[in-house]
Amino acid sequence: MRTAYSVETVRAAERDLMARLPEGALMRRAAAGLAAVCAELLGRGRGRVYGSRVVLLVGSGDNGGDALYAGARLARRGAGVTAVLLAPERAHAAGLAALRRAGGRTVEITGPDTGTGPDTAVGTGAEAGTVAALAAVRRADLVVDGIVGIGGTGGLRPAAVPLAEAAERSGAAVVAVDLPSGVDADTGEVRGTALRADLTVTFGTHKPGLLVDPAREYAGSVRLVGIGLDLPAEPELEALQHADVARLLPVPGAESDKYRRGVVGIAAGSARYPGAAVLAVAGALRGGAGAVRYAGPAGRDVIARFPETLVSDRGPKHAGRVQAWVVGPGAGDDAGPVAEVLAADVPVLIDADGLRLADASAVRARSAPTLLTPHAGEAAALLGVEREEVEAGRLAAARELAGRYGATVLLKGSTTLVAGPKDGDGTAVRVNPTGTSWLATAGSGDVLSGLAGSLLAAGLPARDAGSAAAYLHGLAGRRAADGAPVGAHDVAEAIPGAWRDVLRG
Ligand SMILES: NC(=O)C1=CN([C@@H]2O[C@H](COP(=O)(O)OP(=O)(O)OC[C@H]3O[C@@H](n4cnc5c(N)ncnc54)[C@H](OP(=O)(O)O)[C@@H]3O)[C@@H](O)[C@H]2O)[C@@H](O)CC1
Ligand SMILES: [K+]
Repeated sequence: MRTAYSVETVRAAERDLMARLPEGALMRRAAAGLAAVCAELLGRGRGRVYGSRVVLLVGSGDNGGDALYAGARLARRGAGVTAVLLAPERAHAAGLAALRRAGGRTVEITGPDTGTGPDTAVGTGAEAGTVAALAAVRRADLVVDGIVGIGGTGGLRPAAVPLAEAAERSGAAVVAVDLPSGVDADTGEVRGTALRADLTVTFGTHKPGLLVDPAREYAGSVRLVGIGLDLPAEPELEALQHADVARLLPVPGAESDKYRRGVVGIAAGSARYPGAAVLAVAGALRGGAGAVRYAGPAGRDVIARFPETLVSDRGPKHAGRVQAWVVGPGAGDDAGPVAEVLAADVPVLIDADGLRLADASAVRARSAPTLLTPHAGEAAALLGVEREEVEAGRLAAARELAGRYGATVLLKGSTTLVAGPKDGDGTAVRVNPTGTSWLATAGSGDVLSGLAGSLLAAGLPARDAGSAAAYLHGLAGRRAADGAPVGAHDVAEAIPGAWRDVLRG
């Protein structure tokens, strides 16, 4: 399991640890880890650290301190290190001294935009500093972003923007210290310009922003350097890995029959959209339930494709016993099945049209679990905001919806998130690590809803069912696509292979 903790929790753990360690020990640990990763990158790119050109972008806090100490280590190994000081008067003093002792040089940038205060003179000196800094970045083999870390708010300040842009355009490897500067550590939001890193070296724990888009995209690959923080049991965010999903997946025993494995009901599709029914059933058949019942107007299409389905053209209420319902994919405007399903005392997954048709108070009143699976546009409609707002603040949107509906919410998209209600089966939001943009194809969500519904019928709690389904669905999408476009039915067919991968580790 990969976990992420909020800045507040990290700060508390840091205080506890600092009280037990000698002054500066924590930063030295962080800087040693950072320097080791930088040396590894330089070794890979240039063959050695000696003679390489390293530029440190240094802000006013400890994030800059980490960069300075790491720079000192690289300088001692023969790298030419230049520290660009964005807030010269406030740069970490001991780190700066260490860098200078190791032979590193500094370039100062001063001015009202740099965080050095409104009284600082702007003039040719500031311009000369910026020009020299930009030239150093363009020639660099490695740029280390120590502008700001968990103490940051908002995007990059104006003086840092050209440097971040130059770093991105240069051929240098860009390593962010703790977080790419300009992203929000707790939410993954990017409200302004942020630095784009090839790699982020983060300390003690992942921060939520490193796992959630849009910030995640700025971080590049992420390396975690342990510094001995003692963190609480329940993280803010968790990303399941193969072994975690393997523990969740239902595997039939000798005593299993179809009812013990679970029967999932699919109330989906319409005369206009029969394909949604077929795809939801396709997902459900690969999701571990013992049987799939289909209730709706597309039974003939379903049976033609999947003869093993139990089909009924009467409403869900008369369809027979199920352990979970999936309602909504391709449902059109018929609110009847949604209301019938919500009245059933079994777990219910609501997707697509069903989200619009479901009565929020009926969802809140349910005692059995409900799993809502909107994409950003559907979530925006439910929240009464613009789609862009949901995409910019996915974590907040998922939590808000879960709170409003008293339901578990699986928010699909560039980073799929699963957030439970307050009284749900765990408070950490699950973030899916297996997503791929090849999955952004029509019908892919229908397959996911069937798959997750099947896991609900097999007895998984809503948060587990949603996150295990997203995980398998992402893996299946990757397997099916293998670098080329795929249709939703290909994804459904790749689910058993993904399942085997997970169980075999
Ligand atoms: N926690 C741990 O366990 C460990 C933490 N360690 C390290 O310490 C880092 C946290 O250090 P920190 O607390 O000094 O804050 P940091 O991020 O350097 O910001 C400093 C100042 O920047 C400013 N500022 C704000 N927004 C800004 C922006 N957008 N652009 C530019 N400037 C901005 C703002 O000051 P202002 O200018 O607003 O007065 C703020 O106070 C952490 O990320 C990790 O690297 C490791 O060494 C060891 C273990
Ligand atoms: K940073």
